[in-house]
Amino acid sequence: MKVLVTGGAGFIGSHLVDRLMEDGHEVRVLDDLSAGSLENLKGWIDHERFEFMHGDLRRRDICEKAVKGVDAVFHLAANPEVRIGTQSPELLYETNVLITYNLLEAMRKEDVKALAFTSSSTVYGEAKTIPTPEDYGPLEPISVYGGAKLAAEALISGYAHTFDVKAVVFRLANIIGKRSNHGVIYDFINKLKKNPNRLEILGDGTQRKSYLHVSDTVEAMLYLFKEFLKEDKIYDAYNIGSEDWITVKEIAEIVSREMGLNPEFYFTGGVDGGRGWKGDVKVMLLNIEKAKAKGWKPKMNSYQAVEKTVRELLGKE
Ligand SMILES: O=c1ccn([C@@H]2O[C@H](COP(=O)(O)OP(=O)(O)O[C@H]3O[C@H](CO)[C@H](O)[C@H](O)[C@H]3O)[C@@H](O)[C@H]2O)c(=O)[nH]1
Repeated sequence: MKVLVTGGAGFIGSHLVDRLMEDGHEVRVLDDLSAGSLENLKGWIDHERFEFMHGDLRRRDICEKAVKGVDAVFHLAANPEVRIGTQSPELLYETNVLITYNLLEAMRKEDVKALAFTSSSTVYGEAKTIPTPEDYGPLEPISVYGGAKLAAEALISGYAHTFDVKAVVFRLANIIGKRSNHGVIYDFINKLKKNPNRLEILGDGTQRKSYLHVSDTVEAMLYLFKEFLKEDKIYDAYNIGSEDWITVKEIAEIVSREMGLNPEFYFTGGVDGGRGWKGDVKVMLLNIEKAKAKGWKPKMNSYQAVEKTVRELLGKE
């Protein structure tokens, strides 16, 4: 299969590229390198089945060039920062909604008929049902980021049904692992490198979410995409996460321990009842029964994934 991976130089994207290349596919990456890096793809740059395109999906001509001749698109390009919603809603709209529209238009023109999209647990907002299944509703995101992901999902569903594109949406929990360059673990490590005696924790530390290692994530995406292609359905959505959760305070304890430190924890208190920032969902756990019924399940739980990620980011493994 010839595959386009948007955002393929980024954290999750580059791990997906690794697997696609190892499985013998032809892979084209489109990435603007705003957050991703060629370093993440260094094993593949000169490979005959690999092609890198440097470009911004906000440009329609670039999207059209990128989708030319591919059988399927994995759309991972996005700005993943929930916390910038208050300062930069337009950026989140452009880098999640507009680029998805551009990509769908390009796929329509070039007659590309299969799409996988990385959406987010944040589309559920403050769900009343925990763990939250895919058919939970009404969906009421509480961040601009979550709203943008939901808007992108909706566009994809509309295009899928109108133009016969087989499209599957993956609603991801908090994905962590090697090459991640944002998020709570990355932040804590950097804060402790600057000041080993004191760790600032945004919010009240009780934010409790499900974390999944990137290796489990990529495996789920590839497996479920393959299963989805075999089915008659034109559009589907899957939650991908682990079956337990962990608090931010517990993450702080793991990071401190792995760094051999015993810092004083300083809780900022945050906003709106202990959130790290406006729009931060305090409690998130996805129901993954649908993916499990297809034959996928995570190898690591949240605690194991956090521990492994800390070690990976510290260069210990
Ligand atoms: O210095 C920090 C950084 C983060 N946090 C807390 O740690 C939790 C996790 O924050 P991250 O920035 O790691 O992740 P988010 O939950 O905001 O979002 C992540 O997971 C989402 C899906 O669940 C989206 O996919 C999104 O792109 C991805 O960044 C939050 O509750 C936040 O308040 C702190 O307490 N201190």
